[in-house]
Amino acid sequence: MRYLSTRGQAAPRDFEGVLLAGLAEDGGLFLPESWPELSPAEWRALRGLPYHELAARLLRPFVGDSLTAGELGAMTRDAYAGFGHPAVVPLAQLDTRIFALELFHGPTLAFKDLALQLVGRLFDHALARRGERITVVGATSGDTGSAAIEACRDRAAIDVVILHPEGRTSEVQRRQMTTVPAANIANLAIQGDFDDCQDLVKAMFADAPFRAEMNLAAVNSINWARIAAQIPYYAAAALALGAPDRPVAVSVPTGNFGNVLAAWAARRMGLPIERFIVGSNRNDILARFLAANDMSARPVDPSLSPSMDIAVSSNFERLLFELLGRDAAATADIMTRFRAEGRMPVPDAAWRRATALFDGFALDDQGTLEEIGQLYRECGYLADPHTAVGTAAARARLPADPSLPVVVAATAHPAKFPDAVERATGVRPPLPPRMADLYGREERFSVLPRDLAAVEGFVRRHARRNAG
Ligand SMILES: Cc1ncc(COP(=O)(O)O)c(C=O)c1O
Ligand SMILES: N[C@@H](CCOP(=O)(O)O)C(=O)O
Repeated sequence: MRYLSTRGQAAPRDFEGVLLAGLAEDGGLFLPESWPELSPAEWRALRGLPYHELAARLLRPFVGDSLTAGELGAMTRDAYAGFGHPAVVPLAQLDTRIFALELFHGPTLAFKDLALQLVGRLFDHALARRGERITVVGATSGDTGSAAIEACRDRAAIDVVILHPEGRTSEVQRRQMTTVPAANIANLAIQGDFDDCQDLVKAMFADAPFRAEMNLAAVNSINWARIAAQIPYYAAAALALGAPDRPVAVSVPTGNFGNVLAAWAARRMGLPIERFIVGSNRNDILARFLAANDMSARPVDPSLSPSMDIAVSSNFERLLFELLGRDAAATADIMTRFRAEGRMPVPDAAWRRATALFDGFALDDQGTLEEIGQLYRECGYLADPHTAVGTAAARARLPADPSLPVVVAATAHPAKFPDAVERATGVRPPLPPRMADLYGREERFSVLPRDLAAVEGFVRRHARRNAG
């Protein structure tokens, strides 16, 4: 399997090349040259497999020759062995048609663990084989950071610097990142918002000498391996609900568009997902796009679902490339204009193709609190604010076909956002016992302005200290 950049100017490469490159050199994102497809019989044969086996089977075509089937199978087994639920990604039924796909049973209590526990192991394998070391730079609005840190801590060949927006994550999220006593991990609180952090990360990748000097790698969903490893849980849910003989819809609380893109990739592989509901908080660029082809960036507004406080969704570029019939020149042109003008000129035909499958819904903080409260009162279910955006979106945009179940991505554990959950329900969800002392642990992080030279200097010093 080879991978191409959405902007057409970077050299194609194999899975391992894409894993280590992260962002393509032309600023684009990698996608497989062609989509592997399973027949209905092949999907049926996957029903009932343990999650780690399902993941290995579905990832096999993406990985190609970079790993043997045995290596991949051992890696997925190991990656999910420590999850806190035997099903790894259990489904909870919330009403006759709406199901929560719980993606928060991993070590850091958010869906990022499903991909990053595997990506950490993929890094180890590739680096040992090549005898290389990498510097991971990542931007987080709260959850990617701790999942990446947990996946890469204490590795001799990996240094990690995670940028989070100062004061804009929940306290639990911040402490999960800043209290890890591993020499290869560093945290930066950037005086800005998540988009500033993401821009700084992309700017480091665009600085070719720095990128080469540091051998930069990515843990954000700009890295194709992240998206690939998020596909199997949609398959697990759909198969459990009767796919491929019964289609489903998904509702995904969305920020950087990586998670819903993984669901769309599952559809490209032949899984019958008929509708994609994109939930946003008041940072509603995607809802505005889907309602009226208005993809215009606005300043980020802090909300009760901080992980989705994102103005520009990186992975939309991957969908755009597909909507444009894989026209890389057109994709590059539109992305350049978006960067310069703050408004993405998506051709009407491409927008119509998007709306044929995707629906958007935005919910403000008051609506989020009401949804958390209602879920608790009516189903006894404690949802975190991001999941609540997803369930509210599922209800508001419930597909007309009454036989279609809706799978809501339950993306974080409620204990990561105890203040909002307590406000809505009166119940303060406790952290798991292994994290019970989180508030007593010492924090380590530096604060920097959103200044590329300052951030690159910090990354260089961190990497040199660990290498030497
Ligand atoms: C808890 C939670 N929900 C939803 C999202 C949005 O997911 P995505 O960025 O893949 O759209 C994030 C951040 O990625 C998150 O951490
Ligand atoms: N919500 C994310 C933001 C980064 O998204 P990613 O999927 O591109 O890593 C977070 O929690 O950090």
